[in-house]
Amino acid sequence: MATQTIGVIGAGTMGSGIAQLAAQYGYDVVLRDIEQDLVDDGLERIRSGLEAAESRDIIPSADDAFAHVEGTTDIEYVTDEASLIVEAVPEDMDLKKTVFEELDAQADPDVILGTNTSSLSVTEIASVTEHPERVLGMHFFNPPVKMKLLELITGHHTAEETVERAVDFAEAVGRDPIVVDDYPGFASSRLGLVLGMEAARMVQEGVASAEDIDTAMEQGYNFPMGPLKLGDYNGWDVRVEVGEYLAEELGRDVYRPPQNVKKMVRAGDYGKKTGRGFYDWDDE
Ligand SMILES: NC(=O)c1ccc[n+]([C@@H]2O[C@H](COP(=O)([O-])OP(=O)(O)OC[C@H]3O[C@@H](n4cnc5c(N)ncnc54)[C@H](O)[C@@H]3O)[C@@H](O)[C@H]2O)c1
Repeated sequence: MATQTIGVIGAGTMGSGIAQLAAQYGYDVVLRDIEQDLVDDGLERIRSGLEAAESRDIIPSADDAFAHVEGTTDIEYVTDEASLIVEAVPEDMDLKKTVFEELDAQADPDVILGTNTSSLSVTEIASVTEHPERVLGMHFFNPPVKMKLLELITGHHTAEETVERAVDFAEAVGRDPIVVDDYPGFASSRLGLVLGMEAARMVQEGVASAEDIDTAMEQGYNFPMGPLKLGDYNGWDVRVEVGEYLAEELGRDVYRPPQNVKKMVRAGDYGKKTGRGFYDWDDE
């Protein structure tokens, strides 16, 4: 079955970004959140994202692309319309299981169900469904329209055909897919978190400033962005949660957040989104 309509569950940062990406590449999109004002906020983000894309000549017409996006609070409308559904609700296992139970009960068995989880077990999310063979991880990066990587994660029961259809979709929306086994941290966070936590530990030990550690990795190792700046971008609140989770799951202390990071997060300094992390973002 060719994928024509993409369903997106959750109209937040990632959900609206994934919806915008699909719309930019000509798909019909149905976006669902739990309340109408959240749906409207998501639609507004998509509209302004599409307008920015038009102004940079990435798409010919924001209005035309936006005409393909619908918002709803009705999950059944999504399962009726879409042949591929990407879930992007908050990173909470119980919530994701509830959503997948609902999606699985209502969608035809040939509808693909992807989760945008950045760390949770895809196998466990799929365990609540009758058709785990059509469930996989579809880990987009933020912002989905700019970040090329799409990490596709195969759960214990994910079928080959599910992966093939997800790869086709990834390529159709201009992403670079990689296929990864369902294992804590997948292929991205498992390495990325080590660097981020170790760099923070180096600041704590007084080895060098955050700026100089980032410069070392940018200039010496050719990283486009140093690990501390990247952590500020992604939010240390989320990094701490993922780090603790990986430390438990993989049994390695290298993922544990050091005290300076914990203190920063306890003080509400998560990085760019709160205006301060290892860097001061107030003027940005
Ligand atoms: N933000 C990032 O940088 C990033 C990057 C990669 C992956 N992720 C993952 O993407 C997922 C979403 O993250 P986010 O940053 O977009 O979160 P967010 O908080 O911005 O958005 C989540 C949205 O889901 C909605 N929601 C909650 N329950 C719902 C339900 N039952 N049905 C429909 N909508 C529901 C919320 O109202 C909210 O609007 C998480 O699993 C996160 O780990 C996030």
